[in-house]
Order: sequence, then C-alpha cells, then structure tokens
Amino acid sequence: MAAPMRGMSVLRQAFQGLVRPAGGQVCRQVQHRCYSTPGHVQVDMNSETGVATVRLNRPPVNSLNLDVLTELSIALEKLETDKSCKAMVLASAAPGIFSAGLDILEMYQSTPERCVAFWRALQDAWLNLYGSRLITMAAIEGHSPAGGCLLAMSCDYRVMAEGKFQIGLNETKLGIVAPFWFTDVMLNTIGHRETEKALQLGALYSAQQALSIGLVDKVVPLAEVMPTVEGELKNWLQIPAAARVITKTSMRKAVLDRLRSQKEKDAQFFADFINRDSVQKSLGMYIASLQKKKN
Ligand SMILES: CCCCCCCCCCCC/C=C/CC(=O)SCCNC(=O)CCNC(=O)[C@H](O)C(C)(C)COP(=O)(O)OP(=O)(O)OC[C@H]1O[C@@H](n2cnc3c(N)ncnc32)[C@H](O)[C@@H]1OP(=O)(O)O
Repeated sequence: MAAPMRGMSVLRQAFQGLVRPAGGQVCRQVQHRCYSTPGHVQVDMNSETGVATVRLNRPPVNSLNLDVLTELSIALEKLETDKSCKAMVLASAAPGIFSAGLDILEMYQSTPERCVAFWRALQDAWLNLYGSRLITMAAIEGHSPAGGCLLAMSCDYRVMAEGKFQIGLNETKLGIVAPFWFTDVMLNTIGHRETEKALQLGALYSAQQALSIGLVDKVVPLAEVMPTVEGELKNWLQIPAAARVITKTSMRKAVLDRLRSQKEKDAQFFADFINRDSVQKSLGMYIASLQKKKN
C-alpha cells in the first residue's frame, strides 16, 4: 500500500485510488473501477459506457451526516474531473431507502462549530451535484424525504419505485424551515404553486402523486428502476455534450450563484436557527416520535 501523501486527507487519497483503506477495497479492471471504502459512498465507474454509479451506503436509512456529505462531495468532484465520465446515477446501497435526508442527530444538541461544518459540507455536496456538467439521474428505490428529496431533485432525471415509498420536503413537520436553496430547486422542478403547497404542508408524496406534479419523471416497479434509468441514459448520451452542458448551466446558474454568493452567511444562519430553543424542542419531539414508531 502506498504511504499517505502529506497535505492530502486519507479519505481523498482513498478515492483517488492512492491508498487502500483498512478493510476497504480498491479494484481496477478494464471496464469497471470500483472505489469501495469503509466509508459511506460507493462509486462504480464503468469506463466502457462512461457512466458512474454512486451509491449512498449508510444503513439503515442513509441519513446524511458530516462524513457522508464530505465523501459525497469528494466523489462528485472526482467524477467531474474524470474526462472519461459522462454520466452519474445516484442510488442507494440500502434496501427500501434512497436517503432519509439530513442526519437529525447532526442538528440536535450539537455545537455551533459542528453545525457550521456540517452545513458547509451539505452546501458543497449540493453545489457539486446541482452544478455538475455530467448527466445526473436519481434511481429512487425507496423513501426520499427532505435532504433525500433535495439530492433527487438536483439530478437531471428521476425514476422512482412504485409502492409505499414517499418523497418530498417535509421540513415544516419537524418544526424547521426549508432553506432558500432547497426552495429554489423545488421551484425549478415543480413550479411555484405546487412548491408553495408542498413546503407549507411539509408534504410527502407517493411515487404516483410525485409523478402527477412532476417531482419525479417516471414510476416503475422496484426491479425496473435501474434498467429504466439505464434506458433513459441512452437517450441523454446521444445529445451533443457541449450543447447539453451549456443549456443545463444557463438554466441552473442563477440558483447556484445565489448560494455561492452567501455561503458563510447561510451556514451561520443555519447554526443560529437550529440552536434556537424552540427549534431544538421541535427536533427533540420529532426524534422521540421516530423512536416511538417502533414501540
Ligand atoms: C426565519 C426563518 C428562516 C428560515 C431559515 C432556514 C434555516 C435552516 C433551517 C434548517 C433546515 C434543515 C434542513 C433539513 C432537511 C432534512 O433533511 S431534515 C431530515 C428529515 N428527515 C425525515 O424526516 C425522515 C425521518 N425518517 C423517517 O421518516 C423514516 O425513518 C423513514 C421513512 C425514512 C424510514 O422508515 P423505516 O424504514 O421504518 O426506518 P425507521 O425505523 O424509521 O428508522 C431507522 C432508524 O433510523 C433513524 N432515522 C431515521 N431517519 C433519520 C434521520 N433523518 N436522521 C437520523 N436518524 C434517522 C430512526 O430514528 C431509527 O433509529 P433507531 O433504530 O430507532 O435508533
């Protein structure tokens, strides 16, 4: 194993295939490169098709904590600079779940410093995903509330499994408020009227309901989600890349710039907001209700 390089995190080096993390695998084959680490984001790059599959892997519910968000950001940065990579499928390695959104425990009884670091990691992961030059598709094979919904909406195309799974920005139900850039992404996805209703109610939609308001693009049986994404990708890959990227960039730039221009203010605002007594009380009650569900 190569010795870790100074000035570069072990995590980043692992993603670049420079070190083999304890317990993890870095496998290189002619057609597939898998970056499997003890971490929570698995990347499988098919160098024949140029399609990378990025799987969130933090069972049981892929809640997004500081580590997951940092790993996701690094994985996206790496794919962005990989000239052979044309498209990325965002999926889950945990059955029945896409992502349960932000890890609520990162927001409950945390320190202001940790809150700021956590929020910066979320901002960076989102900027990398929403601003990606790649074709990005979400394979939603399970529940996708809140931050999970944000990740899915930030892709170019969404295929969701039919059945009991739900998707939406349910923040108000937790006594918190969707940040302006979550709102912007939803506005760009389903328009003003549906967003206004969805956000105030903290609505969680079934796959069919989500399809009817344009929150997802296709609903298929669970086993068909990945084949459907792969089929759709074939259409997208036929479009001249430069023209597609310019179109995507011009349509998303205003929303991306809005956050870029006030990242630090937004992070501070989050830390102050989340540490309010009333917000902490609501989060505490929500956590208790999740636990009670089981008993
Ligand atoms: C003036 C004001 C201006 C406004 C300014 C705004 C400033 C910023 C405000 C802050 C915004 C913050 C944004 C937040 C976005 C989010 O993403 S918040 C997270 C929301 N997520 C949820 O509500 C999902 C909750 N989870 C569920 O509903 C269910 O778990 C599930 C449907 C996803 C899956 O159900 P099931 O398969 O039955 O699993 P469970 O038994 O419920 O869960 C297993 C296990 O995981 C724990 N867990 C679930 N979700 C989370 C989570 N998000 N974070 C952490 N942990 C989670 C759950 O408690 C169980 O734990 P135990 O096994 O009991 O230990």
